[in-house]
Amino acid sequence: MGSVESERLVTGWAARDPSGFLSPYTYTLRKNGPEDVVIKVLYCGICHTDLHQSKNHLGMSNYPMVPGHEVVGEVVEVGREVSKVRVGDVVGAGVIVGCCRECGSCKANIEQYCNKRIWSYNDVYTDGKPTQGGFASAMVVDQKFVIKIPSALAPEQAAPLLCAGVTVYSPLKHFGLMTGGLRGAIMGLGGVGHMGVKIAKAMGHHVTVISSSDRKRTEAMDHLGADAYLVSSDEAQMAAANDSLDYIIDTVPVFHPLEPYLSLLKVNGKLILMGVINQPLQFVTPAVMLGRKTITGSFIGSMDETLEMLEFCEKKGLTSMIEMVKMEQINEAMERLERNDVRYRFVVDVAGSKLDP
Ligand SMILES: NC(=O)C1=CN([C@@H]2O[C@H](COP(=O)(O)OP(=O)(O)OC[C@H]3O[C@@H](n4cnc5c(N)ncnc54)[C@H](OP(=O)(O)O)[C@@H]3O)[C@@H](O)[C@H]2O)C=CC1
Ligand SMILES: O=C/C=C/c1ccc(O)c(O)c1
Ligand SMILES: [Zn+2]
Ligand SMILES: [Zn+2]
Repeated sequence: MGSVESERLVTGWAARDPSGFLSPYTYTLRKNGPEDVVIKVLYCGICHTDLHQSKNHLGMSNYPMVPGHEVVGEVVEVGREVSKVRVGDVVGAGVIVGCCRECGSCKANIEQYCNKRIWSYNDVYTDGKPTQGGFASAMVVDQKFVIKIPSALAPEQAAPLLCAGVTVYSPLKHFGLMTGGLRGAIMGLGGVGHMGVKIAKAMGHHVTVISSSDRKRTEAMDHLGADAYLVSSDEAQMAAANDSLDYIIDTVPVFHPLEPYLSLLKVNGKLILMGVINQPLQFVTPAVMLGRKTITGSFIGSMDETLEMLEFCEKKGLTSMIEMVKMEQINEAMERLERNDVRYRFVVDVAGSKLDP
């Protein structure tokens, strides 16, 4: 690595067009300033959002794009005003790498809702340089958006917590759903969903998995600790679960009707939408009125919540269930993610991969 203020040449794996195919791409990191941390990337999880973005599912992708926002790395250099971490620390970075620090959301420490948020990739930094993510040898991140990984958590296990973990922890906390004894459901047992089961179970909830098939039943019940398993297309199973749930965390990444799931909620129940779906979802008003039900959404979590969630996982001994891949296998991993063939998060061994062409 070079010294402060010099431009560092790095190699990442970038999508060049909406095929989403990733290949080596060399670029310079932005110049690091006094509040910046230079991170050598060790591991990076593959979130379904990386697939959405690399394939332009949202119609706002800019190429070349180096995805990856579940980043764990080693600090190799810090600016002179950095106090949060030190060289050699194992740290994490996630979806957001900048915010305005002045708006209501920033002042309330929910900076993920800042309208001037800067995304870790597919965005432009304050210096005008495109942001690039964690499928790369290194990143420069403002210390506000860097978090120290507790020593009890294995770095590769911690990577999925930086998006998937906090994405379920944040709404459970915000909507007052951390108390024991609640009956919740996780819909879509993928990267976010499997952390949902683990975190909700650790909060003492009765957890139902609502899945599109029967294929994950044994794993969900025996390995993840779910209490019940519902196949969404099974009308008898769905009818038997009517009016039984305090909340549903819906992580399905494609269009789906909401009414069958609203029926599962008790009075005052909450349907919390997580999936990024670029198509209108419909429901008829009595489906929410006749039970004062809430349809809401939630976006990742704040840095404060991320730290709290990591400490929660450390305290409860929670880990993610991962499948490690080398960067050379990333296109195959993306294809498998798209066809719902991952248990439950791919993590790229970035430092252990050959990144250069
Ligand atoms: N709101 C936020 O802050 C965040 C949102 N996201 C979004 O949440 C969604 C889920 O992300 P993630 O958990 O990483 O995704 P995964 O692909 O890992 O999991 C999604 C799950 O949804 C179910 N599913 C149902 N239909 C489909 C389908 N046609 N294709 C694929 N999966 C299907 C599957 O579960 P099963 O087999 O049980 O049916 C699958 O495992 C994405 O849209 C992602 O962009 C991700 C992180 C943060
Ligand atoms: O994986 C994290 C990002 C989630 C996300 C949520 C909403 C949205 O519009 C996005 O573009 C990404
Ligand atoms: Zn994500
Ligand atoms: Zn702001």
